[in-house]
Amino acid sequence: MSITVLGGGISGLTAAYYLSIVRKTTKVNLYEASSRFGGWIKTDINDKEGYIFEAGPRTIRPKGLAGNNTLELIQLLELENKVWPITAHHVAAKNRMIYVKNKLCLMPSDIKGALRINPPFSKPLYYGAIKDFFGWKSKKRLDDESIYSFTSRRFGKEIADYAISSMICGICAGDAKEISVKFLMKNLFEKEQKFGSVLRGIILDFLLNGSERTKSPSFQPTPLYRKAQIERWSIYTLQGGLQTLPKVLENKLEESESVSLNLNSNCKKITFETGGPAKVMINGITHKAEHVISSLPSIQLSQLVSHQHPILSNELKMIKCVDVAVINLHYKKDLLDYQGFGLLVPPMENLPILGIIFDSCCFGMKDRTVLTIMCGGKWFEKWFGKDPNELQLLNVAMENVGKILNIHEKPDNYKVNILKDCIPQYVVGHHQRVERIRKYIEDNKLPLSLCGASYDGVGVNDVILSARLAVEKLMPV
Ligand SMILES: Cc1cc2nc3c(=O)[nH]c(=O)nc-3n(C[C@H](O)[C@H](O)[C@H](O)COP(=O)(O)OP(=O)(O)OC[C@H]3O[C@@H](n4cnc5c(N)ncnc54)[C@H](O)[C@@H]3O)c2cc1C
Ligand SMILES: C=CC1=C(C)c2cc3[nH]c(cc4nc(cc5[nH]c(cc1n2)c(C)c5CCC(=O)O)C(CCC(=O)O)=C4C)c(C)c3C=C
Repeated sequence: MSITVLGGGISGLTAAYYLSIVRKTTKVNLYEASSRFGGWIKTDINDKEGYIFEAGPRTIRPKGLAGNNTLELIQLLELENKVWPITAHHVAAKNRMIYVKNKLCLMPSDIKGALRINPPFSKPLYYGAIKDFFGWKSKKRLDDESIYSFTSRRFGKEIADYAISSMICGICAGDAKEISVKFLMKNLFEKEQKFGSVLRGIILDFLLNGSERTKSPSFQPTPLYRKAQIERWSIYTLQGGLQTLPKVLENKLEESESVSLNLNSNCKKITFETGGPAKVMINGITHKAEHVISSLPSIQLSQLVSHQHPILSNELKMIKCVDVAVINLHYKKDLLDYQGFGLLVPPMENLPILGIIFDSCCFGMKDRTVLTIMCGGKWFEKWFGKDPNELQLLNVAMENVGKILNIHEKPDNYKVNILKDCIPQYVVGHHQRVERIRKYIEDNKLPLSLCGASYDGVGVNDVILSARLAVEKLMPV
């Protein structure tokens, strides 16, 4: 059997890796359009000065089924010794801030914090829980709604405006008023729809069914997951930056005889023939494959199938992405007055940045300051037009670092990356759309599987799990 994997980001690489271990006789061809593997995972290492700049993701959450799966992959790749955890008592796990009305406000991180008034909130957060517990659900049963509408309805407007809107900026650089509640709170939404309140739902569900974990027999915590639980890891990265993960996968795949890795290989078209192999056009040459696993952003895949499957193509095209500018700054001195993971700016503040990450604080660099400023997302064009230059973005970053963190010095090194269409927006109706896409593929018996950030979650954990599930469905273990 020969399988083509399209895309060499983390999900494409993991799909090829799982294929290579599930059935060694399967010939796997992976095609990546750019000149490097890793996709949005990209680390710039400054060996001389001993620091790194991350252009994309920097941390992974060691939680749940998907978190367990990534830790299992890390074990398979023998990368346990490279894991760099941030534990729950680390200042970067406890201190997460939002910037509201020209002030930095610490978000509550424990029960005690939820019991007192924390600016910018006018009431303690537990008021939100009371509102939900005694509140009634909307009379009409909803299929979906925005995460802003849901949290504002259940927990109050302040929670939606400050906590949830910022969180959505820090996960998909999007507008909480457009993003589906199912993106982050599918479970809570379903509990509310079933029991009339989130809290009542959690309590009743627990009394009736026990904890979530015991309900899922497929959840087998790996030794590294247990270690993460015992040591209370909040998040983790890898030594050498997150790019260590795709790099090690690339090395493993290069050693495998059944896998062929191809860079600078842009797929332009896929043609499916009834009962026959798929024809995949790469750099003008047609290659045959019995099955295609696409890890491409859906908008890219949509172009490849448009000539033959316009309905599928239109659905894929509707999953839009936004652009993010990432500006890394390095200073040779410790200039931070605040300790923590960083800060997020709620959209209602109407500032040109989405947030700042305090990398030097997260990763224990005491004698220097490394910051990452992220801008744009849903509001990219509003602030920067269609084609901003790097200097314009650098200036915006430095101005806001001055205003918010009172750092007015010039950095001794910086990097600006403009990430075009880098993060999909799971707007209201996304989950139904993905169901329709999968049904179309099944009904038309297309030898095509989907994985990657466009469908079932945008985090590194989610896309790695999506690759595993795509492979397991194709080759049951
Ligand atoms: C700024 C930013 C910060 C983030 N922070 C975090 C974080 O802290 N934690 C976390 O868990 N997640 C984070 N994420 C999300 C995470 O990085 C991504 O969702 C994940 O890397 C996506 O991986 P992927 O393989 O699905 O897609 P991609 O990385 O997009 O890979 C797809 C690959 O396909 C290639 N390709 C495209 N078209 C073609 C074609 N026609 N032919 C061949 N190849 C093609 C592309 O070049 C690319 O290499 C962040 C994302 C961004 C943008
Ligand atoms: C504090 C500042 C943060 C900024 C600015 C930020 C920007 C940003 N993040 C993403 C995408 C993801 N981030 C994820 C996790 C994550 N992000 C932050 C903070 C900032 N992000 C934290 C503290 C965390 C850890 C989350 C936790 O619960 O502990 C993830 C993964 C989410 C998951 O489900 O695991 C993604 C995806 C983008 C696109 C972005 C750009 C503005």
